[in-house]
Amino acid sequence: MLKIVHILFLIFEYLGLPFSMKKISCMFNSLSGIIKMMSLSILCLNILCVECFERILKENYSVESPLPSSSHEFKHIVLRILLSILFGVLTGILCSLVFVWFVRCFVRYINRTPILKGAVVFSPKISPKTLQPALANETDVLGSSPNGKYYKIVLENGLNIAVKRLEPFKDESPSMKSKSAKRRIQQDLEMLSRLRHRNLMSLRAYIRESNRFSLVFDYMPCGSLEDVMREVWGNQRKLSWEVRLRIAVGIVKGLQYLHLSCNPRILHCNLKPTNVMLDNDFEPRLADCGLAKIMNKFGRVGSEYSAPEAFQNCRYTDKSDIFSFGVILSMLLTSRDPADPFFEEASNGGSLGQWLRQMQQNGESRQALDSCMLGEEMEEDEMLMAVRIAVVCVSDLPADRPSSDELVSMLTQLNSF
Ligand SMILES: Nc1ncnc2c1ncn2[C@@H]1O[C@H](COP(=O)(O)OP(=O)(O)OP(=O)(O)O)[C@@H](O)[C@H]1O
Repeated sequence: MLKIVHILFLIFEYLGLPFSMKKISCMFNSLSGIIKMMSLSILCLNILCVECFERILKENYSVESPLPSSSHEFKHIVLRILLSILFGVLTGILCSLVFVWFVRCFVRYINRTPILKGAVVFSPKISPKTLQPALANETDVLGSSPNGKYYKIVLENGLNIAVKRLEPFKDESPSMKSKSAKRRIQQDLEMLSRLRHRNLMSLRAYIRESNRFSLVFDYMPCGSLEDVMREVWGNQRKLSWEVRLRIAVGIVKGLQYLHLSCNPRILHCNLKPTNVMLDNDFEPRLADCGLAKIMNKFGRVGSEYSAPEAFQNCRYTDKSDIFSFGVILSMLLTSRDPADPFFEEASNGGSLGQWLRQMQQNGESRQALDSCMLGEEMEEDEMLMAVRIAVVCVSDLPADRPSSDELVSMLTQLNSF
């Protein structure tokens, strides 16, 4: 049987099918050796068992009730046959179980994701040959964090890409360095590359080097929400309520897709303005979706946008993403930086969310809004309603926060309240 399979694989190789013949033949040789050894030992065990049982029964039989020799011989043969059938059946079951186990291992071995070296490209616009050498020109740093750096790179065909070079695994536990961990990361990245939504950044390619991964995304000339808000804080840019609401609705639609349409569902785990890219029409696209979890960095560093349960107890749910969204919505409404030391010093709370809640409870929501957006009565009503939504999103208890689905309908129907 094994020889037949061996010949089949030789034919596969001759036909150019994607099997590594060396690996397979090596595996089959060891597999056949193991099966042969096992069959031999089971056969010996079988014979030994039959002999032992026979001897024990013979001894008891001869002591207690001696019988005439012809009937004794007949019973002896019957006993032998019965014992042989019994042990034959047992051996058959045992061998089938072992065989099934080997087949399962074999199927798993064949199906496992190969550890890939070099670039894995999901976009027809990027050629693997030009991508790897382009990575050497990493001079234009877009952003930097303890997790890695973002670079802007121009490919030979003139295409601009943003490459996130994740930090090497050197400080990680041995489990992160292992082949299975890298294989798991590869599988997760391939799953991320399949995400398609207008409010998500698509992963265009990834490159696995010996001790790190680099991820390739489209370059967004407008940068992130953080970049735009810095201009607002520096009075270099004005952002209307209409644009801010579009950004908020887009973020929530991205979350709704991740939380409810993906299978398995994906939690962003690191939602903040630096991870919200904006296109020319200020349509937001979420970046680094689920990356913190994939890279095992989740919950390690808390930011102003992290839900209390996430950085205190490392308990992350979809409602933790909603909390982060609540802080972003608060920022959009008030044009205040959540990292402003003012909030820590304020007697009524230690965060933008708590400050906004306090203002709302005191009936001072209007004073909390960015004065640049005030003027139109209808818009003001929408903003005051949005303050309520932001406050409920930053509730301390996850159960009190709305789901992304509920938020989409709340925000899209703001003007009908
Ligand atoms: N695709 C992109 N196009 C243009 N600029 C980008 C792109 N991706 C990231 N950036 C820039 O990089 C910045 C974010 O850098 P980075 O992700 O390293 O910081 P971070 O979000 O604080 O880190 P981390 O996500 O690891 O916590 C953004 O604010 C933006 O300016």
